[in-house]
Amino acid sequence: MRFFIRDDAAAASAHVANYMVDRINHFAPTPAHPFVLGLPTGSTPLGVYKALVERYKAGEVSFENVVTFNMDEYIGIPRDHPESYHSFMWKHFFSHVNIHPSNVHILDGNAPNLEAECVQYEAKIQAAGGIDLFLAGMGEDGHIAFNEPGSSLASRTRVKTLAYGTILANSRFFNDDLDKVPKMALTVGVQTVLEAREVVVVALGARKALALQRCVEQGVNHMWTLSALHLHPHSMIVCDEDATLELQVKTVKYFKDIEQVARAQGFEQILPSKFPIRPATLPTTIVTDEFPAPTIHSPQPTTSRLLRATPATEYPLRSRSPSPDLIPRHLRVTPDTEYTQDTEYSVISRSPTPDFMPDRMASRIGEPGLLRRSTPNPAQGLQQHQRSRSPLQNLTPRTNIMT
Ligand SMILES: N[C@@H]1[C@@H](O)[C@H](O)[C@@H](COP(=O)(O)O)O[C@@H]1O
Repeated sequence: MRFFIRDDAAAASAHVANYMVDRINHFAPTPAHPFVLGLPTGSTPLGVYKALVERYKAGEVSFENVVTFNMDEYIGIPRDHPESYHSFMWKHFFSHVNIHPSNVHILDGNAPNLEAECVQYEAKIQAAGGIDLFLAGMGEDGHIAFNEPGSSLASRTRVKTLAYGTILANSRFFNDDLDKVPKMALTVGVQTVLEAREVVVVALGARKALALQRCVEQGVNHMWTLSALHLHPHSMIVCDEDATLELQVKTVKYFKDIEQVARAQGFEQILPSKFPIRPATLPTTIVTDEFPAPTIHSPQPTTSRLLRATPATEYPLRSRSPSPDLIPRHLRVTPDTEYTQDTEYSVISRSPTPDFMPDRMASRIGEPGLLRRSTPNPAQGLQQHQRSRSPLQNLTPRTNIMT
């Protein structure tokens, strides 16, 4: 993770805007090969949007061939509500640059089928070629997008209930009236963000200091979901001095030193010319196996290999009626019988969702007699036990479903 500390919010925002302009220009997007940008809302990115608009007006960057996907949107407030993320984005950014409205994607928090909306959003991201650069802010509780503490690090775009702290923090946009703050939102998942080719986070002000400390100095932790960025090969955090208040002096010094050394070597951050860009010839859908072999400059995101999450709507179901052949005769039940804690689960080895299986230690233990040390030599007891097992028992693989 690269980490840049700037004196104040304006300098941090300018740093990020410069970086984004470099990345877009280096990519040289065309209509057939657009640059795909993931975008956040909140007060934090306002300075970045302002700087990007200025750079656009100065003729230094164009959004003509940029496609955008916003991170999240509230559920249940009209799209034209002044605090909807649709309104926010058009007010602060889109209306001031030359982006094509058809290239703008924001989740619809009023969609008739919210789950379908989420699944389609992921499909649209893939169809666009995946996100080249995801810009993000951070909640006071360390959330990224609306992935509140405890969110699965393998999560994808889905419906999310907001944490009380987030409702409280966002009430400042709703006249400090908690009742007016939406309690639910649609959000990209942690895994959706991790699959971007690059993630750039801005953290400003003392109220982000604790979350920043947890995310920078501590390990990957589902209670501070932005910390999942440690799993990303190209993530960057840019903060101001105030946001470093909870960091160790040693940490601040370490990252400042690294930046100085890098600058002395002739570069400040990874040079755009060295940075991997998505080849124009790639298929429109992302199939990671078809990407070129990973290199030091374009590693495969580890997470896309480690975490293969399914869309929120595709929960594999536990079979209610495993093949009777797998179940010893004395344990067989009728096909419609729901299994209870007393059922011998160890013989049902085909469940795709062991997480939801009730478990008792007793169910992991074989014959009760095995536990009784009838002999001072347990190994010998085990051999005796195995010899005494019926042929059916020997054929039936025993599965420790909760391990
Ligand atoms: N969903 C958004 C986040 O994407 C954003 O990072 C966070 C921080 O907001 P702010 O920048 O105003 O502190 O607010 C909301 O919760």
